[in-house]
Amino acid sequence: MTSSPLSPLDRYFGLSAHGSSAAQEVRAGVTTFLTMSYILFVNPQLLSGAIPVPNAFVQLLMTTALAAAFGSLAMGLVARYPFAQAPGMGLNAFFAFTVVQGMGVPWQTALGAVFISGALFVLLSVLGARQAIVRAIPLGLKFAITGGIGAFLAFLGLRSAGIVVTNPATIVGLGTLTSPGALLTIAGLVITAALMVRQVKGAVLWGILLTSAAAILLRLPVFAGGPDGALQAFPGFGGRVLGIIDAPVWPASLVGQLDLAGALGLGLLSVVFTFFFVDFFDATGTLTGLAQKSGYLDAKGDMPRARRTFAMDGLAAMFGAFMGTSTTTAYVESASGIGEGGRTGLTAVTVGVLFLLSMFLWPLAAAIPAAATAPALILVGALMMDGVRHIDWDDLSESLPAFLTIVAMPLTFSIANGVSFGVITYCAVKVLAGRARQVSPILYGVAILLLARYAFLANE
Ligand SMILES: Nc1ncnc2[nH]cnc12
Repeated sequence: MTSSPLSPLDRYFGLSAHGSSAAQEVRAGVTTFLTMSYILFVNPQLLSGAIPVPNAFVQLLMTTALAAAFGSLAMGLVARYPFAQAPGMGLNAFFAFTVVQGMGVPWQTALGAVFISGALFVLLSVLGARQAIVRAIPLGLKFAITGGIGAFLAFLGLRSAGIVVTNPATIVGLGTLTSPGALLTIAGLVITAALMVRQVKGAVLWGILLTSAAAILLRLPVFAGGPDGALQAFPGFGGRVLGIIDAPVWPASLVGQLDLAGALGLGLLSVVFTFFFVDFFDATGTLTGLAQKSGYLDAKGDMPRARRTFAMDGLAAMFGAFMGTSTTTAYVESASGIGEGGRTGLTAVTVGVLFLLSMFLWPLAAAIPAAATAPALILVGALMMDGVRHIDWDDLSESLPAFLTIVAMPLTFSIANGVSFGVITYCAVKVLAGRARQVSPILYGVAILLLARYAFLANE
């Protein structure tokens, strides 16, 4: 039997080999881009308070787009995985509020610290140390990391929809369910879920587009306007050519401004290491979770091409710091494109190209309402939970660390904390229960480093 020769695109990305097609990958890329495009607005909002340059919002938006484009293209072209990257939430808040505004570190020096932590990342990845740590994490905890990220995604979605809100007495509480944003999210959630159950191709993407159209037509609040996820009305397409295109601005006050010498000073060692630790476990957890979700982990739970995959997120952090933004990292929102069938690097390349285009089309990106991406985040969260069935719930020395990993991610708003809680309790319970031999020596080393981080370094 002869089969038709594969196109160069198919051969490079392995489209048919992964049961995918160019159309499926592009659809997945558009979906991932739409669920993460909020970062184009949220990152500049968070960072502009700490980086007081002229026209800070637009310069930071361009820097965010360039960092996300570079990170996603590098991951797609070099590691050939469907994982998109962008400046990470949590890490940007730590950069702005704790390091620059809280500790009084100049923003250029803080960027230097991000760059150095990225370089350490690349070094450890190339040396194989990162892969060794991932291998030492027991399979049950890996499934818990994926599940915890799912819970974290759902929390992000519920929060941006205004369904979960802050409550001074109880920390979190129920928002106004009859608000337009909440109602639209609930409708979008149910409709998208029904499309998925009916196995409609592009269900998540259709859900996002239909909800966006409804929000704009009904003139409902769109786009999460602040770090607290507050909703605001879509201002409409006014102004330039066609009203949706605007010229890109070169972020001249940000590019190359990082201060490496300052960041290497002894006083900043703890800042460099906090960026390093948080991103290490955030990105490692995200990448292993996504690899598991897209069916790439082998029977032992190892990820193929781990060296270059991990090196690419370190490189993206270095590039992003050079361009003027806090740590760029693999995005959990990539799970939405994976849920849409994205299996190869072409998905991430699509995301990268869309981030480049968004330097021109950024007024249009503002039209995607939080209420449209929230259902995707919640649904994908549910999909990421499926692996927790493989956790040994009858053995408390396995289930307690897994449980803590899952709940700590949304409750401390950090993937890194979830992984850390899991690793530390896993080691501690195994030792005290007389099962110390079941744990890899590498995991003990990691647990000790994580404990030291909590004891001595600034909180993220
Ligand atoms: N810090 C982070 N890690 C993974 N995915 C993210 N999406 C947004 N912020 C993220």
